[in-house]
Amino acid sequence: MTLRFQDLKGVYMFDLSEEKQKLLDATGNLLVLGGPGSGKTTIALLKAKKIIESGVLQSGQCILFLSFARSTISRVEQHANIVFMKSLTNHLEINTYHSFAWTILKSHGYLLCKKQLRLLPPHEAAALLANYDNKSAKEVEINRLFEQEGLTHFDLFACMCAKLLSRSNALSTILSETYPVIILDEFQDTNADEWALITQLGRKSNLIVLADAEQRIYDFRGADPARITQYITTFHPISFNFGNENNRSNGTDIVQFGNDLLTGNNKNKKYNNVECRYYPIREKNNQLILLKFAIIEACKRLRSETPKEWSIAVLLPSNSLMLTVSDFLEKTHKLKNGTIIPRIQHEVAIETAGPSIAALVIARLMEYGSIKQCNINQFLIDLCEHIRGRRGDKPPSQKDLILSTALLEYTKTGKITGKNRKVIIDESKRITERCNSLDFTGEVASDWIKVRDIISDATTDCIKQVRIDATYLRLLHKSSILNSSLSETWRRFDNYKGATEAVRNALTQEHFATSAKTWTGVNVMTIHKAKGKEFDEVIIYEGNFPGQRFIYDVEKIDQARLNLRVAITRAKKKATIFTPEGNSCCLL
Ligand SMILES: Nc1ncnc2c1ncn2[C@@H]1O[C@H](COP(=O)(O)OP(=O)(O)OP(=O)(O)O)[C@@H](O)[C@H]1O
Repeated sequence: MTLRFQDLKGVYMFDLSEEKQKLLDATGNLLVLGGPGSGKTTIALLKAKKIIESGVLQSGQCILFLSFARSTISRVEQHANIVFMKSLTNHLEINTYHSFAWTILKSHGYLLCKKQLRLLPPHEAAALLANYDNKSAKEVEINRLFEQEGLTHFDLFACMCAKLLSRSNALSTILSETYPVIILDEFQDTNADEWALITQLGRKSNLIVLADAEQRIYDFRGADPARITQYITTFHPISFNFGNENNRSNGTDIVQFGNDLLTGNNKNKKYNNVECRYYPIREKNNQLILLKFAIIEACKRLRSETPKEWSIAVLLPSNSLMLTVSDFLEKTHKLKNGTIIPRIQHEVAIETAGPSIAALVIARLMEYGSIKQCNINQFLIDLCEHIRGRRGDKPPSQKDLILSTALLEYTKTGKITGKNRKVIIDESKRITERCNSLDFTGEVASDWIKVRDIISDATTDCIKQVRIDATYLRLLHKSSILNSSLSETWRRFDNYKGATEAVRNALTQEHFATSAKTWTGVNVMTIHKAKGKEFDEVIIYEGNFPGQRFIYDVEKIDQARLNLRVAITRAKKKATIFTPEGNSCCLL
């Protein structure tokens, strides 16, 4: 059976195998298994469409599609726009676990905690929890913050929501009446708390689980190989398996490479659409020029095939390498023979914690500077929040922790020891004095630059880092949201009073926005961020240095194998892997 859909961009044909047609007719709990690109997401949306079209849903009832990341959601939304007519989409809610759980906690959290609940955005949480390197001590503190102060950490969303549903039959009934069918995407990466929530949701709603055990890449946050079996034994679903059906990169050997990778059969085998390139490790970033050439080649290739809508993902193993690569692509290079290699315009999917806190540091200097009340203690407190929280979910290094503790101590006692720390205090004083003497005009961009330039003059690493992180706000496309929050405060008060809070709120809101992002052009991101997405071409670059390679720890080899498979199978047409010559990736 072939289904045909059309939107403004073109005509889409979906061939439905017998297994898929059976799934469309099945009822009750379902389990949909299949390799990368086998069409799990697509068939789930077609199933949702069929249910909606059958007219069984009443007004206010929805099919809920739950996924992990906002970026995945935007792809599912694009897909839904193809197969759904506009009039049907009000019966489909596509959401992240976080956003779904927070909505429930916001309205019913009072059943668990007497305090008014306040969301603890990841960067603030990281700063608050920086002293806890032990996992269980950290959990105790997260729970204390919730129970005593009403501060809700993202990690608590799923388990608190599960608790709410287990205690309140009424709430559980309301939810199942609102969402009689719930689709769970990327189920193999569900952690124990999410599973607890799903167990509650599945008591009264039908579940449609989409999974591929071999795409499990979130073991470090609690994904468990036993989860699919748990679902089977708890919910007795009808199972469907699309095996290695390949709709994403049909006609290529990309999925074959991914499957061979699992058994090691890829070694010494040639593939038409997966290429390994070996680069000599040279001084500085010189080997990055080879990567840049490869991206330019891919751009040319794709532009000649589909001038408007093409996409490339450059996938890196770490955030730091991602930023190095992004900086490199941003620059124009001149080769020894005089050839000019232009900058490559690209998008970067970077972690937001560092830039977000840097924005808060600058917003505070603008706020207090505009009323001549900048003071060193507040600056140091903000600086410490940046030092502690800038790595997001990862705790700060021991060195940073000790430094921030000493600086916070200074804000209470006025005492500090150590030459470097004294320089930080001197520079902080200078920064606050200079911000107090600035003439702010309300022209947000120029006021921002004035403050940022003052910070740029600092020589100490921790203050310089604020400046560096702020640079990435542009890459994160935060400029307009910052601009509007700051302009609004100036319009109301003729100064930036309240700007820090406005920026904080705006950034928190953004965290929940399901961005309608389309992944066109060149996109630089980590492998984990690429999950659930697809691109015409994928270029994977291993980097040189310890800690940046896919595999530098032999014990983690199985996880690296799954990561590499996920990365490769994001490609529709071609995948290229760059690995160092003489020290190449042992999976190749
Ligand atoms: N039956 C089909 N016929 C034609 N194209 C399809 C079909 N099903 C899916 N596709 C296309 O194949 C690509 C992959 O589909 P989809 O995202 O549904 O797969 P998936 O199994 O969810 O992938 P992954 O697990 O790798 O994220 C999409 O571009 C989709 O439009």
